[in-house]
Amino acid sequence: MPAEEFVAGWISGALGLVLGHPFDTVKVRLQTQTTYRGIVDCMVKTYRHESLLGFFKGMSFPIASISVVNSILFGVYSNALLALTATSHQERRAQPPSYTHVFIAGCTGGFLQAYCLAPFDLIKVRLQNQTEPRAKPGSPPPRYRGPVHCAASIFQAEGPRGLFRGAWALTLRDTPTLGIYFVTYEWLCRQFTPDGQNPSSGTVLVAGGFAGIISWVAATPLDVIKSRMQMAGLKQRAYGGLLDCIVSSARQEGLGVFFRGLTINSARAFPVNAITFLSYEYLLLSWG
Ligand SMILES: CN(C)C(=N)NCCC[C@H](N)C(=O)O
Repeated sequence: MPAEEFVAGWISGALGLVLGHPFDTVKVRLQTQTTYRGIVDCMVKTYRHESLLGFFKGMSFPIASISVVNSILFGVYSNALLALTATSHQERRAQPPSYTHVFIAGCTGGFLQAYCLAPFDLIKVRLQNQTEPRAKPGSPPPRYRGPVHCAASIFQAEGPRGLFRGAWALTLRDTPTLGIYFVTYEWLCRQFTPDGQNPSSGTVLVAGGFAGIISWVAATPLDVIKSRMQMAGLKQRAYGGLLDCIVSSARQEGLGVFFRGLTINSARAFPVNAITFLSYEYLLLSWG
């Protein structure tokens, strides 16, 4: 099993993550705090009070965990394509795989990455939703003191299965949308590249960016449900299951609820996935 796709996926995931973290910070602050009038207001206030560093708070945990998950996604995708088409990454420009094979390989990568992502994503969401101000003398401490404490608390309270809360919604979110992600990328690359040639850097950037946006637009409804399931029992009400969460969210807040965070998610998706694909392709090309 070729391993370089895993390594390239890991490095490119980390680069995308660093670039996307400021957008993620703004998204989380807008979703959890009421002091901002919108995206620009949140950016200006963050910069004024905390300088540029404010946008990069809490980045170490996602870098250590989510970039590893990206390595699983890209590694499994490429190896699934190898199994389906018997072509290596280098051979795929001369012998392009069918979109059906690309979709199946993307869904396989998405399914497996979702399973590995579930506990890390749960911890990230729980910590991001912790809106208590930093501990002051005399004030009650926040529920979780950091990622390790958060994981240990969930494990103690709910056992190992607790760490997989929301995993079904995450799997349903990622399996088809990662198929869409790789099909969009491949389709756009092929539109702007002469047959048999490697796409230019500009093409990879644009195709990667749009693959990110389109897959996140498709993923947002289940992203909302996933986050609610992950928070269930803490700040939000407990749900009877995935379907109950979908139905009661729609009943109480209307269909618009399924598109919360769409603008900032899309703005984040373009640069993150443009740089992820560019570095992934560049690394594999330079390793020959
Ligand atoms: C729609 N979905 C779930 C995705 N496209 N997932 C792939 C993640 C790529 C990148 N790390 C990101 O966070 O956008």
